[in-house]
Amino acid sequence: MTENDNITGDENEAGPTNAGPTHSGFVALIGPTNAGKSTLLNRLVGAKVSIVSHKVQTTRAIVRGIAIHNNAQIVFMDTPGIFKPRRRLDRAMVTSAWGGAKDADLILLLIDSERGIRGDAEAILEGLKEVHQPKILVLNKIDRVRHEDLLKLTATANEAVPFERTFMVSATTGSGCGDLMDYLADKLPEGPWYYPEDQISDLPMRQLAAEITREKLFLRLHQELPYASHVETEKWEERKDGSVRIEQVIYVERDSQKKIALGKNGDAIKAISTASRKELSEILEQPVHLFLFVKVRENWGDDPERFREMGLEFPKS
Ligand SMILES: Nc1nc2c(ncn2[C@@H]2O[C@H](COP(=O)(O)OP(=O)(O)OP(=O)(O)O)[C@@H](O)[C@H]2O)c(=O)[nH]1
Repeated sequence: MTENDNITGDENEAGPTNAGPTHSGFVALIGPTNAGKSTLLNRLVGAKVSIVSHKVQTTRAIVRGIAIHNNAQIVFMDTPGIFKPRRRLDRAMVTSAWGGAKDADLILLLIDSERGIRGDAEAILEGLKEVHQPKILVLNKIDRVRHEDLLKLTATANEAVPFERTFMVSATTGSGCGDLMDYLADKLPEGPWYYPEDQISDLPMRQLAAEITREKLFLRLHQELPYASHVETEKWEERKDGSVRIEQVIYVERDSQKKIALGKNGDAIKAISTASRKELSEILEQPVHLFLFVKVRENWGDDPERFREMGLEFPKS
């Protein structure tokens, strides 16, 4: 696999399963941050295409994950969580999420059932009134709540916006996900598939590699640092011995953050690098030599070039 290849997987190696017409289409996953959109996407695609962490705002740009179910190719768009934006990057993420919704054939609103409908979830329901595609409500994390609470949530959400259907799922256990896939496969319009059968994401490998390191950074470091950082893959060199040398830069905003990213005696960066290298070797199925560099770039959050790298539009103000 090379740096510009898209991710393929065994999950999608089968073609259409019967002689009937094929279906295909785009399904946007929207919801508040931390609702479990990336976890659900990975579950439905059957492989890791979007990074997950318990911290909010992990997903920054739209990640497409492609699943084949029955005779349908379902292209999921995992959008950044929708929340009240403060920084320029926040605004770009929220704009990108709504843009993704407007480009889709179907919209899945994912709600964290444990958290319920308040704050950002209420604002999204309000925003959905302006969106005209068919909408489906997905109550996630049902492994954490009582059935009667789910019925109350269903009623509240449907009072605000008429949903075509409501599904109750756990992205973690997979409960309810099969029914959701059956429904989507049937509901998407008839038409040819958009992507080759074995493709499971449209994210180039060098970008996924940066995302994997960013996930390890999120998991390892606390407080504000993950939000003030950004990872880019700078070099990708296939070596004759079958291994690959990858160089990545972690951009932070201040010197003090660089110290945190490096950790005492370089402990933090070593742990991040080891975890990322391990996962990349598994995905690429080849040995990986990973080199991480931490650079201070004060205003990366206002630099149009960084936004382009992330696949986000640069908001003018
Ligand atoms: N118990 C439980 N936890 C879940 C479930 N789905 C997701 N989670 C957890 O919820 C947290 C957030 O999951 P993500 O998939 O990163 O959420 P997200 O909506 O993509 O978040 P953003 O990137 O902030 O928009 C993680 O700690 C997940 O492990 C579920 O069905 N049950």
